[in-house]
Amino acid sequence: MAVDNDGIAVVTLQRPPVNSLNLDLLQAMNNTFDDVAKNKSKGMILTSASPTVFSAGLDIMEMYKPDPKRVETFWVTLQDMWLKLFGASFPTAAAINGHAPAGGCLIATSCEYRVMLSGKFTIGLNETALGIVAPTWFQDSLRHTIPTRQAEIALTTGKMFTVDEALKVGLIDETAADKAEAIEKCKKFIKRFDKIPSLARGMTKQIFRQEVLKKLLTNRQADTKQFLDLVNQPKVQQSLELYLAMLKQKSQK
Ligand SMILES: CCCCCCCCCC/C=C/CC(=O)SCCNC(=O)CCNC(=O)[C@H](O)C(C)(C)COP(=O)(O)OP(=O)(O)OC[C@H]1O[C@@H](n2cnc3c(N)ncnc32)[C@H](O)[C@@H]1OP(=O)(O)O
Repeated sequence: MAVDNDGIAVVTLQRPPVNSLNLDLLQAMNNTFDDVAKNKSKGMILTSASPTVFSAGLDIMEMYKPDPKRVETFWVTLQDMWLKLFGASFPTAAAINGHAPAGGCLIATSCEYRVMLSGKFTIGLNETALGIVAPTWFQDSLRHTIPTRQAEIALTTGKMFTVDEALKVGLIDETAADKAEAIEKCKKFIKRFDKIPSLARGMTKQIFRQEVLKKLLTNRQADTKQFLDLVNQPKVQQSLELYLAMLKQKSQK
């Protein structure tokens, strides 16, 4: 993690090749978010070390033929990551320098501001297209970002937005020509709060987001059970195997 002299933490996801979210990466993100809060940074920008992928979402290997204890810890750690990021009192922004499907889109929509590189990248919650259901809090993060009607259509169709489409619907706030420009634009957003008392800002954000946060906090065990029941179904395991094979085949072309 790098903190620049403006006191803004720039956190770079660095798990090649595609920043898929496995248990280790999620734990590292949680520790980093705690550090950013402790260090009283002015704000945090999330970006990726990959030139083409912001994050490929959940690491499918964590869900394929899983160890029972590990997969439960994986899900609870993912919930923690979302609660910390979506509920952070400090300002958050995402410099999206590549594709952001599914869990990648979840990270971006948990932030308060998004700048995405122009190019052939896509962003969205594609779960239904994979035959799975985006958990309530994934859906809530999207609904919190774009108008409800567009969110419903995007979720039910598993839509992956191009950069232009994402800008038009408000899924991203700005575009940038390169990563440096994206980070600069995110910093400009965070610096808007320089003259706003941070306690008032943080509390206002928390009040604004509390309904959605409370939904998961009061439902955590049921949410975990639902995930574990789903992931352990033979049909789901079969789908995961096929999906992994498809990804592998694609990457070898
Ligand atoms: C399908 C049924 C699932 C049932 C599960 C039930 C549980 C419910 C949970 C609900 C929530 C789910 C949210 C998620 O996040 S699920 C993950 C969804 N993610 C995706 O669909 C993205 C898949 N990846 C891609 O589309 C592309 O990789 C990319 C991000 C566009 C990048 O393309 P690029 O060409 O640069 O890279 P490659 O495709 O060649 O990939 C390089 C290697 O990385 C492996 N890979 C890619 N994505 C994942 C992933 N999410 N998890 C694990 N591994 C991944 C890919 O296989 C290549 O591996 P290889 O080099 O060994 O061949």
